[in-house]
Amino acid sequence: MSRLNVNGLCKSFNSAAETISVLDNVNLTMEAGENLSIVGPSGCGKSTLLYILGTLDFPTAGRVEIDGVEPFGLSASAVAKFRNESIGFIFQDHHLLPQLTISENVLLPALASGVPSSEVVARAEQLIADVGLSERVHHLPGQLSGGERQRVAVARGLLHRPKLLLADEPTGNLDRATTETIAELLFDLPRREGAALIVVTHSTWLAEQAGRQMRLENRQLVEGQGANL
Ligand SMILES: Nc1ncnc2c1ncn2[C@@H]1O[C@H](COP(=O)(O)OP(=O)(O)OP(=O)(O)O)[C@@H](O)[C@H]1O
Repeated sequence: MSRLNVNGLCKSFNSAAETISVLDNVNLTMEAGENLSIVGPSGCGKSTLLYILGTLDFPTAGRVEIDGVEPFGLSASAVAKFRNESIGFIFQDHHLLPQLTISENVLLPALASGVPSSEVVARAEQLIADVGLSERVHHLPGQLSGGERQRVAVARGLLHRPKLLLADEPTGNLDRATTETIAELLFDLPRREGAALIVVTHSTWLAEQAGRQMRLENRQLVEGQGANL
């Protein structure tokens, strides 16, 4: 069973004056442990695609199957549960809560459903160690650098062992050296755990680090490698 199956995905937005078609017949299959980068010009629909794959928005047409589940056929509460259990997100601006410690931020996906089990707490500790921040667990996000905050976001995105990890411009505000550190974690940790990772980025360098590279062009996904990006 593939980790992700997208068939004939379409998305358009309606306004009073017109209908804007953003995605038209997007097809994609990914296996466990695979990582994929998607590039494309501003406004071509990259974030829209990630939001749909993350079940935060819905397609106008087409079929999406994540780890054997068709999320858009589920009730709203079942989709929310599925999203929380099966999908991880990493955003450009990390979305950490400033008043919570690093440890609490990593545990945030678990706190939504009550007091985390000792197993989940141990998992958070391990992930914080994996991203090299064990000394900073009691610090607040404001006490960390941008790159360190993004490492926390990587750890948090992985807490629930997601089947699908979605990263939208994860190194957008970072310098090259920090981008390299984040890239190492981003492409290594999910692969070790069998998550399928999709990274949307404007950085050609980051895109080229992914095992598989695609471009969103004319509302469709096309395979591209190196210079063809
Ligand atoms: N809710 C919405 N209503 C109407 N149009 C929308 C909506 N959301 C996105 N769009 C349009 O869809 C298109 C794709 O937007 P999207 O944010 O997916 O692009 P992107 O490739 O991620 O861009 P960037 O690289 O600049 O972040 C844009 O033209 C945008 O204006």
